[in-house]
Amino acid sequence: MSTQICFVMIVLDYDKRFSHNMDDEERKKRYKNLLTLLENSTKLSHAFETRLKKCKLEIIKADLEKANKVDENLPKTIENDSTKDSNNHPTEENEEYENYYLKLFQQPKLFKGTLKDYQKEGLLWIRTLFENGLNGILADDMGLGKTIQAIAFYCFLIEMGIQGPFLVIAPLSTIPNWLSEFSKFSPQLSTLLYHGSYTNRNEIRSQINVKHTVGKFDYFSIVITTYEILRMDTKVLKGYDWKYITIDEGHKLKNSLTLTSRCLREFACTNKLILTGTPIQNNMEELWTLLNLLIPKLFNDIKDFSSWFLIDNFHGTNNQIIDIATKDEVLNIIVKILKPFILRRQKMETNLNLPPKKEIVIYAPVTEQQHKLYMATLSREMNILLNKEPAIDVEESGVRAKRKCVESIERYTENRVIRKTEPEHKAVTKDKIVSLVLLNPFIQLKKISNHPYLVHMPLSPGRSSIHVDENIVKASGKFLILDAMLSKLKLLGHKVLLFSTMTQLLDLIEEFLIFRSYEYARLDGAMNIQTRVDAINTFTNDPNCFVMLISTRAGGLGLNLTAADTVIIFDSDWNPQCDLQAQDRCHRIGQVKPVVVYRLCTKSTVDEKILANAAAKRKLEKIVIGNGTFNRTTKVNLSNIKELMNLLESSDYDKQIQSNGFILSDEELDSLLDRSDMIKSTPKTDATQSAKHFKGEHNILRPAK
Ligand SMILES: Nc1ncnc2c1ncn2[C@@H]1O[C@H](COP(=O)(O)OP(=O)(O)OP(=O)(O)O)[C@@H](O)[C@H]1O
Repeated sequence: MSTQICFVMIVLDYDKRFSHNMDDEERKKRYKNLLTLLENSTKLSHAFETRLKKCKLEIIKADLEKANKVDENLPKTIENDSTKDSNNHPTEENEEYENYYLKLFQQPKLFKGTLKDYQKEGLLWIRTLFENGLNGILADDMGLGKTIQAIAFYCFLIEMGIQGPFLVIAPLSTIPNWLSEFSKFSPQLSTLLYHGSYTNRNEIRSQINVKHTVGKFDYFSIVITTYEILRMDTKVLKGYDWKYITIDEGHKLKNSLTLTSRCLREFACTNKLILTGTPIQNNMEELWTLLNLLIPKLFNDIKDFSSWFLIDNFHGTNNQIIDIATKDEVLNIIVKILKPFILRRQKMETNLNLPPKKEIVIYAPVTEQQHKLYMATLSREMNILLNKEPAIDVEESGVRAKRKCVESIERYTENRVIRKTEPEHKAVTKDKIVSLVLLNPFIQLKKISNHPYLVHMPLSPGRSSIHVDENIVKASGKFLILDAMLSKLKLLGHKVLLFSTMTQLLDLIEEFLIFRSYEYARLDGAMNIQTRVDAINTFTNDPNCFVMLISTRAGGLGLNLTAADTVIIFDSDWNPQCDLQAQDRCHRIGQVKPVVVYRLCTKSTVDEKILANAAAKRKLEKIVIGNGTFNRTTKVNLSNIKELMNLLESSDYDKQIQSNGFILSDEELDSLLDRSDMIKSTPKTDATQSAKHFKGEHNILRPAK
C-alpha cells in the first residue's frame, strides 16, 4: 500500500473521531494541509537520504581505491536513479560523477578545522535544504558542534560566491563562544559584533556593508548580535538584505507572540537556520513556532498543528499517554512530516567516544530550622514566620544571629514568577532580616528547602551583611551534603560546575565558598560579556579555581566548560531542558574525563514535586524526539506500543541516593563519589574519522553475493 493511500485511510479514520470539533470546510482544509505536508516532506527526506548515501558510497570507494583494493562487486550506484538528474547534477555516466559526490562531502576550504563525519553530514543537510529554498532546525545534542556546522556553512556560502551580508543571532551568554569559534575555525573570515551602546551600534552599522576579500571571494562581515539588540534595532536591521540568518538557541523563541519571533518575521531573508539542542521544551506549540518562522508556507496554521497533535498533557500514566499517542497514528505522521526539517544526532550515535556521564539524585535531609519554617509556611503561622518566636531563631541551633540580607527578594531571583511577586512581609531588625513571599507560598517553600537563610537571614552585628559561620552549613540539609562532597571532590582533584536557579542562593553559596576558602568563579545574568569571558577563562585556566557558580537560566546555554568533570545541580529548574542544557556544559567535545552530575533534592518538600514535574515534562520530548527520531539512520515507528513504553519508562537518572542522617558516613560519601565503574568503560578519546565511519553501513549497502 502506498504511503499516500495508507495516509488517506488514517485521515478518514481521524476524520470520524474528531469531526465533532470542526465544521466540514475547516476539517477538509486541515486534512488537505496535512496531506500536502506529508507529500512534500517525504520527497525532501528522500532527496537528502539519496544524496547522503551516494556521498558515503563514493567515499568508501575512494578509500578502498586508495588502499588499492577496489572491490569489483561494489555497485556503481545504490539507488536505481535514472542517468538524468533534474537538478542538472552530473549523472553516474558522467566522468565527474564520482568527484561530484566526493566533493559534496568535502568541507569548505575556508574552514580551518576537521569536521567530524556526522558534522559533514549536517553540512550536507543544511546545504540540501538551502538548495531547495528551505530552512531547518539543527537540533543535535548539546556539545556536538552545531556552532561549527553553522560556521562551516557560512564558509561554504562564501566559497559559492554568496557575499552576504550574513547574520547570527544568539543569547548574550553564547556570544563569546561564537566569536572564539569563528576566529578558531575560520580565522580568515571577518566577523562583526553588533552590540554595545546606541552610539557604538551606530558606528558598527557603518561597517556592515563594507566588503572584504578572502582568496578570490568578496563578502561582507558576518554580523553577530544578541536577541536583545535584535529587538531594540529591528527597524534598522530589517533594512539589510541578509542572505542567511542563523538563530542560536532557537528554543528561546518559545511562542510566535514573543517580541523576538515577531521581529524576526519582519526580516525579508528567507534563508534561516535554527540551532537548538532542546527543540521541545514544554509543548509542541513551541516546535511549531520554530517551523512557522522557518517554513511559513508549510507550517502556517497553529490550529492545524494542535488539532493533529493531541498529546501535550503528559501528567497521565504512561498507558494513557500511549493510548493517545498511538491513536490514529497521528504521532507517526507528524514525525514523518517534520523529519526533513529537523536534524538531531545524539551523542551516543556519533563516533566521538565521549567519556561516560552519569546522573545521581541525592536526597538531602531537612534540618530542624527548615522543618519549622516549612510547616509554619504551610499553616501560615505568622508569628513563627516573622521570627517573633525564639524557638526558630537561628540562635537556637547555636548560631549567633548577626547579619543582614541586604537586598530584597525580587532582585535576587531570575524566575519570572517570583520576580512578579512582591514579598508580602519583610522585616529588618537589628540582627536579622525576614523576607516572606506569602502571596506565593510555593516559592517560599522552595527557598526554605534550599536554605532557611533565604527567608531568615542573620546579620553581622552593626553591619549590613550576612553573618557567616558553621551555621550556614548546619541550617540546610543541602549545604550539609554540599560541604561534605566539596571537601572530597577537591581532594580528588575534580572541578565543579554548580548551578542554581536563584541568584540569591548563589550569593549564599558564594559566602559559603569564601568561608571554606575555596576559589571560585561566577557567571550570572547581571554580568556583561567581558566579565563572563574573564570568569570562563579563570575557571578554565586556573587550576586552583575549583568551583564555577552559574545561574541555570543565564549561564546554562552554549558555554564550553570542559575543565569541569562534575556538575552539581543545587536546585532543579521547572523546565527540565534547562537542567539538561546546564549539565551538557562539560559533557561535550573536549571532555576527556567521565562526568558525574549530582542533583540535590530535599526530601519530602516541594523539591520532590519539581523533580516529578520535570519527569512528566520530559515524556513529550522522549516520545517525539527520543531514540533517534530525527537522525538519518534510525527508522522509528512511533505507533509501536512497546517502543513507546520503553521510551517513557527510561529513567532520567542512573542512581538515587538518600542520606540516612545529617552527616554522610565515609562509606556513603565514597560510594557517592566513586567513578571506578565509569573509568573502566571510558572509551579512547581519539575518535576514528574518515570513511571508516561508514564501513558498517557499507556492508549493508552491498548486494548479497
Ligand atoms: N570538528 C571539531 N573539531 C574540533 N573541535 C570541535 C569540533 N566540533 C566541535 N568542537 C568543539 O566542541 C565543543 C562543542 O561545540 P559547540 O559549542 O559548537 O556545540 P553545540 O552543539 O553548539 O552545543 P550547545 O548546544 O551546548 O550550544 C566546542 O568547544 C567546539 O570547539
